Amino acid sequence: MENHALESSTGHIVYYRYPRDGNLTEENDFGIAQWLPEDSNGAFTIKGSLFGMHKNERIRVHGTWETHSKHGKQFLVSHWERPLPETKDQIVSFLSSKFVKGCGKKKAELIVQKLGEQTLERIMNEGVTCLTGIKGIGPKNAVKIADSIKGNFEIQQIMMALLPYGISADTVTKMYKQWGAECVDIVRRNPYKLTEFRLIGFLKADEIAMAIGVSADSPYRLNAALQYVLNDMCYGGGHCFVRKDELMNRTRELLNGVPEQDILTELQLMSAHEQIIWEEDKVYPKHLFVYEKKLAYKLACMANRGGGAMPFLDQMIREYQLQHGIVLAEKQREAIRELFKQQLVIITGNPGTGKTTVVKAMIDIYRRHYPDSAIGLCAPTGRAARKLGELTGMDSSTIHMMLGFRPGAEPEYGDEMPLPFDLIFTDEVSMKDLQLAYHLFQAIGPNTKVVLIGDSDQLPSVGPGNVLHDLISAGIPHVRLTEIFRQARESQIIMNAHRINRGEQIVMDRSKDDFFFIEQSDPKRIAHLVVLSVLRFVDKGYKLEDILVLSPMKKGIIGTEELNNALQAAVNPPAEDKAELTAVGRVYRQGDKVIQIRNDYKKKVLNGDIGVVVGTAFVEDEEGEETDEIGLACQFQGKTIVYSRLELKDLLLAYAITIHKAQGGQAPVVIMPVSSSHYVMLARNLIYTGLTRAERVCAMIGTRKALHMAINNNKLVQRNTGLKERIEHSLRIYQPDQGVKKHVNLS
Ligand SMILES: Nc1ncnc2c1ncn2[C@@H]1O[C@H](COP(=O)(O)OP(=O)(O)OP(=O)(O)O)[C@@H](O)[C@H]1O
Repeated sequence: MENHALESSTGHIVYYRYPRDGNLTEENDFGIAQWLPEDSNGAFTIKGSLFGMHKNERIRVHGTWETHSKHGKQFLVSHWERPLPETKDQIVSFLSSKFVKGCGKKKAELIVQKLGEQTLERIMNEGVTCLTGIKGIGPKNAVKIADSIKGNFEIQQIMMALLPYGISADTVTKMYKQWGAECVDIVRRNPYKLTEFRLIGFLKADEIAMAIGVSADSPYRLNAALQYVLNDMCYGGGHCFVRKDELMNRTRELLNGVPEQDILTELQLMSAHEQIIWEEDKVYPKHLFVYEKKLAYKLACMANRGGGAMPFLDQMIREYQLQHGIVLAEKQREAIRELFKQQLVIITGNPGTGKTTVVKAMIDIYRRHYPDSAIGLCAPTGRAARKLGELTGMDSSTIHMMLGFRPGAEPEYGDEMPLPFDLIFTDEVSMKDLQLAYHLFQAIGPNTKVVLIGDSDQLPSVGPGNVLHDLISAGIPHVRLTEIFRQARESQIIMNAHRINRGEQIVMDRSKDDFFFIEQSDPKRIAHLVVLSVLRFVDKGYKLEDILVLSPMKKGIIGTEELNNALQAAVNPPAEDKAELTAVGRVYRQGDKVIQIRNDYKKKVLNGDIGVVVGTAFVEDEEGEETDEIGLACQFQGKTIVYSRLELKDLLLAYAITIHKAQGGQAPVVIMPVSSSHYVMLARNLIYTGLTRAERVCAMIGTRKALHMAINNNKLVQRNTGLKERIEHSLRIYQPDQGVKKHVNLS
């Protein structure tokens, strides 16, 4: 007979039956364990959400009994807690356990001697003060002990209060870090507050609010909904602002039934409180508005601050040409002259038009003129930065690293502390979104020159903004290189890239072996051919890191997710000597190629960095001490980084990546499915960007029809940005000789 009444048992887990290593995560939190109760009624099996329960730890579980057809009676855990140790012995053994940092048995005994049976209550209420004066416990040590005790019990009470609302254990932990013990009150008062720190999304907050009984027309709800829709539209579509009517329509749909006037009133209030910026029919998230306005002003100042033409420059260019046995194209020479005339210059060009060549000439000539000058090189991604460094033979870093981005803080370099360079070259400028461009230009001092280099026909940045296009159309000095040089003309990759860009179909010369098109219409067969092609290139001697499989999409048979699974099975199958870790629904295996998909300044791995799995290792805690959690060890540029299971949500397999993610990087071999099943994505700049990632060979697999469709689709998706108009406006009101002529409000 089953007993459905809620029961409790205090005891500990002897061992985990499933998973064997007891490594549960927030996503995979279901566990089965052998349980030994304290009341000595004999061990039994418990199961349920056991994430956070450690072996041998004293726990109280609550739940019901059920009878499994095969395994018999089992205890189904509904929730659990760590009971406060009661006797002095229990307190000493808890204090000296691994759950309390900085406290061994001796110290534990001294603490209990002084504070008695109320030890834990006193430490939780009084904090470190009640630990002062105890032998061997210094101030730092006292903080460690008090913090870990608080962390152990306070958070568990909070969990018990919040988990019933469907908030995950991980989110509760993050909330606790943000607000401490107050987080239960905050959630009950206004669950939408959790969206402000991106702890949860609006939809989840809305679910919690409904469970708590927040009314459908609560101003908290309308406010959060407007913020959510605004950010979703901006970040989803690359916009810096959205039209008021569209914002209202989308929000009304989301809130389904809330009167339009109520939403409008909330929008007006948000504007009055400057939570959002509403200008005519444009509504900006506040931060994007500030970035746009300040960036425009800074760029206009720089555009107006050019120097005079430099005497003898043509002579120096001639000397450079003689020395390097090269005749620069007229546009290349023009770019060099602009460098000396302007504080800011943009150089664009398709592949093989001599951008890198002119950058090298600029560095050489500038150095000759200013021998002691400091020159900095940077690019938006690690891969692009490394390439720029290799081609110029100089140090080069990511923009994030150059600016000194730090977790949760402003970058080290900014308007108060400009970058210490006289001249900065920054490559792959098409990838720079508004935020990155803002931070970079904020850190440019009045005497630093900047050269932006890029290809304006590539995909725009992933984040909001259309910076390169806006700068060019606002009239920032710009030289477009157009001549394709002989060596480049010999490459079918480069020639076809130019043809695609002009809207012409590709041509193939079978006598050359750098461009292939394999005709196949069935997506399943395309996926199979992609795998076979990778294996063939590996057979030919290419390493996995030399091969990039690029797909327009993540989902579907020829999307990156499925291709990655197929490629992992083919090129890195399981083997006894290969370590493996399953987490966040994926299998990671030693030897796998992986990609980081979010900037992590702490670990110093950036969005787009590609690495390789080297094994498993113990995860370290915030103080750098080893914990007993097994994580994944990966190598990025020779540096080993260990990911905890939770952190693995930011690490994907990288045998196949999206074309968007591949921007700023190149590889000797690119394999790209081109199929009508991706028709929504088939656009000229997408195919162009994918193809130009190939350094030596490109193999397209799919149908000519799909390729034609893409080449013919030159409709650029419009992005709402006001940067161009703001630059033009700032240029009109800024007078170089008199500083700011009219008042410019930058708040
Ligand atoms: N003025 C020139 N005369 C002769 N060859 C040139 C000249 N400028 C560049 N080249 C050659 O053309 C080729 C492409 O030049 P470069 O690498 O500078 O172009 P790029 O625009 O940087 O190309 P990509 O965007 O593909 O990196 C190189 O082999 C380079 O040596």
